[in-house]
Amino acid sequence: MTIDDIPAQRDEAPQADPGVPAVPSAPRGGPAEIVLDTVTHWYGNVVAVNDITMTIGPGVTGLLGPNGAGKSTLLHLVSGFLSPSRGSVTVAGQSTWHNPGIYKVIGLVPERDSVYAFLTGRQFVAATAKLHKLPDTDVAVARALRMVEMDTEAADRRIDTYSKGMRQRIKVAAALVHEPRVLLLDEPFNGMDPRQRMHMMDLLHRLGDSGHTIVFSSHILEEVERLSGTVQVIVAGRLAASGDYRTIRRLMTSRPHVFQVASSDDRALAAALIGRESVNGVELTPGGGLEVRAGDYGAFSRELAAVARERGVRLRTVLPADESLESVFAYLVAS
Ligand SMILES: Nc1ncnc2c1ncn2[C@@H]1O[C@H](COP(=O)(O)OP(=O)(O)OP(=O)(O)O)[C@@H](O)[C@H]1O
Repeated sequence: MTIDDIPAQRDEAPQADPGVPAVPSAPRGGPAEIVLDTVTHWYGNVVAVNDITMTIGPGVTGLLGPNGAGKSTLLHLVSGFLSPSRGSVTVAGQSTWHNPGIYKVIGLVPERDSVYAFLTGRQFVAATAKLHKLPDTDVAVARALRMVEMDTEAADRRIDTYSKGMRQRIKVAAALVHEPRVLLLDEPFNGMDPRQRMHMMDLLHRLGDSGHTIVFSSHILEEVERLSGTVQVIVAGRLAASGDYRTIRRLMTSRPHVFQVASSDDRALAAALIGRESVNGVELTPGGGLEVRAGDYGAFSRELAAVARERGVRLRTVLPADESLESVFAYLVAS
């Protein structure tokens, strides 16, 4: 059993304090934009980010990409931890590199557990508040803990007793303690159970809705789909696609697909399918069934049902054969 398995820690009811707002109504200083202009970053001869231009405004934006795509490098460039090898990065109109003043505007939740496990959650958040030289540390810490619903007795327990979800939440509280206009989160849902995910999604939604600029990275399409208004797809250091999740979903489903189909009469079905517009190729597979290459997911799904009905063939299974996220990304990069 690991510390993550202790249920009691997840079910603590927050002690609401009506005097402390859960989320500020609007970011102080107004909304902030992140602007990347032809940004490239290389480590030695590895090009991690390659000529990316994008603007990210208030609301929740998901950076979607497979492992090694360059998402962390991009977030570190936006945070001012790395210098662009080429191009420029600005947040709220200011360059982020060599600009300590930018930390008033930005909060970063790194992927690694960069927490001091021997501190209590409250002490950890207070230490961050002190680094920011906030005038009233206690008020700021109470507000941040309330935002992540950690204003419970858990706040006064050592971080090494926390579940993964609680550790993530305390990292978010520390990143929010100075009320930044921009919050960057690197893979915030990694290792969280569904309840913890919902909780974090709700928090990010509330922050985005109140005018903050929230950017999170993920390699899981469903997380991005459920959370973000805008999706930026990064593959092999490049911006492969961008738009709202419906646009991205459409790009993914209108690409060529391979299906495994089994039916009551595979030969008759194959003969009928080959004449259809949405079908690029049909092969009888040695163990039985068909492999169908379709040009368009939606059109093929409709035609398959119609053809089967016309020929009196019963469909037993229809499975997409190449649905891995990697193949989707590969398609987006090639297109
Ligand atoms: N410090 C470094 N030195 C050399 N290469 C690096 C360094 N950090 C990252 N890379 C390389 O840069 C590329 C992009 O890595 P990055 O960590 O930004 O991607 P990512 O999308 O965040 O992936 P992951 O989710 O796996 O962290 C990868 O090829 C990675 O191996």
